[in-house]
Amino acid sequence: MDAIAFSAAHSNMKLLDSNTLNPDRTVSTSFSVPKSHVSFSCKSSGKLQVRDKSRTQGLVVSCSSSNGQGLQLSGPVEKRGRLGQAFCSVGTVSYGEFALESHSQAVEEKVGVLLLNLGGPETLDDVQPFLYNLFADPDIIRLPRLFRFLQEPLAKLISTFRALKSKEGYASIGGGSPLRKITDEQAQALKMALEEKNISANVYVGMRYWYPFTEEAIQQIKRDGITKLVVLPLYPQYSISTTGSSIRVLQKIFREDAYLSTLPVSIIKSWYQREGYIKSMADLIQAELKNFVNPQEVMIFFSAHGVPVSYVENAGDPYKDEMEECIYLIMQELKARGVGNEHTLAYQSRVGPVQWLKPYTDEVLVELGQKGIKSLLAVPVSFVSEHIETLEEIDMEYKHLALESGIENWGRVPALNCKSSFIVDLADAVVEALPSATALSPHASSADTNNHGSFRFDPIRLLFGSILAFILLLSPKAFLAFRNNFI
Ligand SMILES: C=CC1=C(C)c2cc3[nH]c(cc4nc(cc5[nH]c(cc1n2)c(C)c5CCC(=O)O)C(CCC(=O)O)=C4C)c(C)c3C=C
Ligand SMILES: [Fe+2]
Repeated sequence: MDAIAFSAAHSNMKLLDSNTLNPDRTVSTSFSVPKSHVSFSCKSSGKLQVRDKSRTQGLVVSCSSSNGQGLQLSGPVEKRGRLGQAFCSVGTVSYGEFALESHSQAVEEKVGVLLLNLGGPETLDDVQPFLYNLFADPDIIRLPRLFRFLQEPLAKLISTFRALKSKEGYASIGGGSPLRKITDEQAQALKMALEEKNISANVYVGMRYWYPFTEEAIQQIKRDGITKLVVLPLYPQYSISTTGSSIRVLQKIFREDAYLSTLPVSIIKSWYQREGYIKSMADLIQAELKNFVNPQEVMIFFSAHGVPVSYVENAGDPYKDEMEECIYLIMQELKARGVGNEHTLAYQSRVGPVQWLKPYTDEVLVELGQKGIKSLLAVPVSFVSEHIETLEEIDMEYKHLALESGIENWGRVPALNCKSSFIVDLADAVVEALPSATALSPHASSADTNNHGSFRFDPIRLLFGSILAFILLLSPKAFLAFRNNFI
């Protein structure tokens, strides 16, 4: 944002008192230092609109003050197609009831960035309760409305079974998930990258299924008196089961809270198409290809976390489309750099008895080995930190399977973690999102199309559900299906 260009374009401001609709009073003003927002103090209550008289840049800022304590004035400024914000400095101006005077940052803007992530168990004892939280999420196990009462007992059962297998996985990567540590480091790095861009922001981490929970992060945001919030899910592609689920939690909390319901918020729903992200992924792939003896013969194998097919086909989850477009963009970037390797995309980590997005990673690895592919570079693509599915599933299980299937040379691209070009791009995404922050309206629901009601604790339904779930599981056929699919 360039201050000097602004001052010329917006040197004429017209103040309109919307109560009296007298538009004739013009106040000369100039925009400078486009650092934060325009702020005034106002001795009276009422509504005020400030318009750019010249309209050359489409500036419309509006404000209101109901208590006469202070009048905060802010609004988006279109400039060269990008949204920016302006800081307005004027002398004291009297206008009708209002006495306006400029105050440098009289109402201090406090920017917050909330990073949303999945969360992971930090110890082996956390595994079952973490899994319980995950399976109790109606965006993860989507039951028909009639069977919603089974959600919690089912979550208890599935988490107990699944924990047997998951604990082994977490034990093999050091006894817990590295997700909290890496996400905290990303938050710190993002804060610093924003400071480099002259934006002082508090960066918070809100996990969906483990500590620090999203709810805790939001309480901290309230305590800190944040006045503008950017929500940045650490999932490049949108899925109902990830970003959608976290946004649903946010919306519920924001709806029920007087302060939060008026807090300007900007949600970045997905960002897989950002140039900085695509280039950072291409950098990592290019660097890793160099470790092979014959880099050009290596098959680039994108492995994405799967979702059940019904999410895409019945609930309209854009995840598959976004994933495919993401891979296309990364490959285009590599081609532009002269890297023309073969590539393929498959989906990993399926859980439970339903159909998941195909092709499945494990099946494709075997097929590629049988077809005579000798060198393969695995690229985890749905997540930006190392986690159990990169460190255990890809590095151990899939590598073993690939080598067994005839693939001789195996490599794996590291997760982005705190790669600086990636963090700088996230900071740019935050800067770009700031001007469009608006209060979350109660009806502005996320793109998830499932309309689950909130689960109220009801001991009778819970008991009935548990009995039904146990009966189901006690039938030998159901038990076998269950064991085969979750363990
Ligand atoms: C974009 C990424 C992810 C999608 C989409 C996703 C959907 C999804 N996941 C499960 C079930 C489980 N996921 C588990 C762990 C896990 N999932 C993701 C990412 C996505 N999940 C990550 C990064 C992690 C690892 C967290 C960590 O501890 O490092 C687990 C637990 C691990 C295990 O037992 O395998 C389960 C279970 C479903 C059902 C689903 C979509 C419906
Ligand atoms: Fe998952």
